[in-house]
Amino acid sequence: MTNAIEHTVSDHIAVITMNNPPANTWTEQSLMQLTQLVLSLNEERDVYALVLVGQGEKFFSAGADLNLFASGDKAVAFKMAKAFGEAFETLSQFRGVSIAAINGYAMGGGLEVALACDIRIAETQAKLALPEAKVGLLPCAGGTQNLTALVGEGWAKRMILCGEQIDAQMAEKIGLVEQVVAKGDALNQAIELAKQVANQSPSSVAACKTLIQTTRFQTRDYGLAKERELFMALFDTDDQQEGVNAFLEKRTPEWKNQ
Ligand SMILES: C/C=C/C(=O)SCCNC(=O)CCNC(=O)[C@H](O)C(C)(C)COP(=O)(O)OP(=O)(O)OC[C@H]1O[C@@H](n2cnc3c(N)ncnc32)[C@H](O)[C@@H]1OP(=O)(O)O
Repeated sequence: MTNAIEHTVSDHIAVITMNNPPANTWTEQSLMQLTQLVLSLNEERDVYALVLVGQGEKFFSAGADLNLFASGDKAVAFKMAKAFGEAFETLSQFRGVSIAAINGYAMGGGLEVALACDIRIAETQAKLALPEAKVGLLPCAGGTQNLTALVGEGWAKRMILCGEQIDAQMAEKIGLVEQVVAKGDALNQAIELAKQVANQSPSSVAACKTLIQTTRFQTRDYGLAKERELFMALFDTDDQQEGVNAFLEKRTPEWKNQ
């Protein structure tokens, strides 16, 4: 079985490469590989951040492999929708921080995987779109929800209903990516940011991510109460003691992720 999802781990950072030439498209198999990989990284207590990048210079990912939908087979559609949902939800629930290094076209499910990440860095030549309606489909991998949450209804409608493809500069302007970098620099910049994550307490980062992601659709009072609850829970971790004491002792903390 070929592996369309490759990864390396170094210095607490996993680099995941989508490698399915020519356009790093998604198949049921590659989506399942991503799910399994992120689940296993979640178990690795010393992986604090992951970076996702596309193999080659042209494509981050062009989304679902359209060959799979040519016959109109509903069973295939069901399997793909399920695999997309599982993979990208698993990614969005990764315990550490996920960064998409958008090094080329990010189209359809290729943009949706970036939307499932916490942070997006795009190279200047990257192009982003959710063009599913152009081919009689719709974004079923979180696009309608995650893009709207990130950029608001107006731009989400321009991109999804009008099929507008935008460049990296416009993506930054509307808040779809947080940083634009030179061609060839996305992976390095993403790794630099991931290193900053790795300097922070992984227990704190995980709790903060939970707060930001899970209280968004609750009331403000619920969110504030949850903040206090998870703040108190940190005092059951070694990392809380280590962080404060390392500061007071003027040394670098050694995190345990527990
Ligand atoms: C829930 C999720 C649903 C989805 O994700 S639906 C899919 C959404 N994605 C798309 O609709 C993007 C489709 N691709 C394109 O529109 C174009 O590509 C680009 C604009 C991104 C780039 O255009 P250009 O520079 O002309 O390259 P090229 O010749 O079209 O692509 C190179 C090779 O890659 C194949 N390819 C590209 N995207 C897909 C795809 N999504 N599924 C299957 N193959 C794809 C092409 O066919 C071609 O292949 P060959 O060299 O053999 O002719």
